[in-house]
Amino acid sequence: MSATIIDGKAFSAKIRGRVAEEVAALKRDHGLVPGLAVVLVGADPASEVYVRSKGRKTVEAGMESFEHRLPAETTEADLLALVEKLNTDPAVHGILVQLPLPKHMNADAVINAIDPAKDVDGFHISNVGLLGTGQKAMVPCTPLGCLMMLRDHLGDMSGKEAVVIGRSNIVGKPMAHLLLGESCTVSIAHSRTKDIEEVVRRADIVIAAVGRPGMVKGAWIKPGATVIDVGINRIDAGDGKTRLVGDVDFDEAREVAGAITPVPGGVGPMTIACLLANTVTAACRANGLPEPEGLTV
Ligand SMILES: Nc1nc2c(c(=O)[nH]1)N[C@@H](CN(C=O)c1ccc(C(=O)N[C@@H](CCC(=O)O)C(=O)O)cc1)CN2
Ligand SMILES: [Mg+2]
Repeated sequence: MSATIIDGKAFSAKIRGRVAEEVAALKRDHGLVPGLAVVLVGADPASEVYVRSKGRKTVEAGMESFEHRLPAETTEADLLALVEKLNTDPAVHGILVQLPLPKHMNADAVINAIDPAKDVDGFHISNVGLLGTGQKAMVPCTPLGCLMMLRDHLGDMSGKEAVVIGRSNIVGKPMAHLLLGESCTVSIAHSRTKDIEEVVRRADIVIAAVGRPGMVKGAWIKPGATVIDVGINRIDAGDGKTRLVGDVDFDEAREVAGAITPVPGGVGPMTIACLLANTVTAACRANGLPEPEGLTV
């Protein structure tokens, strides 16, 4: 059996199209233009690429993009002052501080300084608490993208066994809460999990988010399972070049799984589409307008 490939690139383009329609309607009916501010501190090459892509896709969807690029030596106080300015700017509905931040900064303090209503990354402690208690939150973009793909592919997930491999605040933990919200039976596996292969082999849904290239082997996968690979690992391709691989051994797993996301072209593009979706949701909430359907949970 060879798995269905879940095409995140095509699906993310569909979501971005939906976002653009909603933005056009907000402009037409309410004179409202959603605005997203992205803050990049320093010059990490991967972050540069992501921030550029976020700005371009924000504009393509008809929204306003505000890019703030600060030098790596920026003090935390100066970054907090910028966040405070964006918090009170009525043209800004979403604020995102690109991670990782330089080592001298306390990322938690910076994230928790963002107005939770504008926290389109869903990383603020208030949004974490809302999601964890099943209340309306801003949902982190990568797990939201994974959930959208799962809903699209599987429909009802009630009663299914789901395993999240990885316990990060950005992906693993929020993903587990989202799957609980779908009435899955959820396990979180991590570096200290005993018999991890056995835990994964029970799962109808596998979310791999550990940051270890090819760690999840084909033999770990239950036949027919749906596999979502969040890993984005750049490895040596042997010819002086590098290539991107996920946390799942794709060639092995595709022979066993029922469906699988590729890397690249799976979860990654959904992250940015969900960021745009969250910005529209934030703009609607800030203006007391109904939230567009299908853009959040
Ligand atoms: N504030 C945030 N920082 C970071 C986040 C985040 O959600 N919020 N996530 C990652 C980086 N990221 C977005 O910021 C991101 C990563 C990867 C992709 C993507 O589309 N990947 C492509 C491959 C791209 C390539 O060739 O390098 C894919 O998987 O197909 C989008 C966004 C950390 N920081
Ligand atoms: Mg992400």
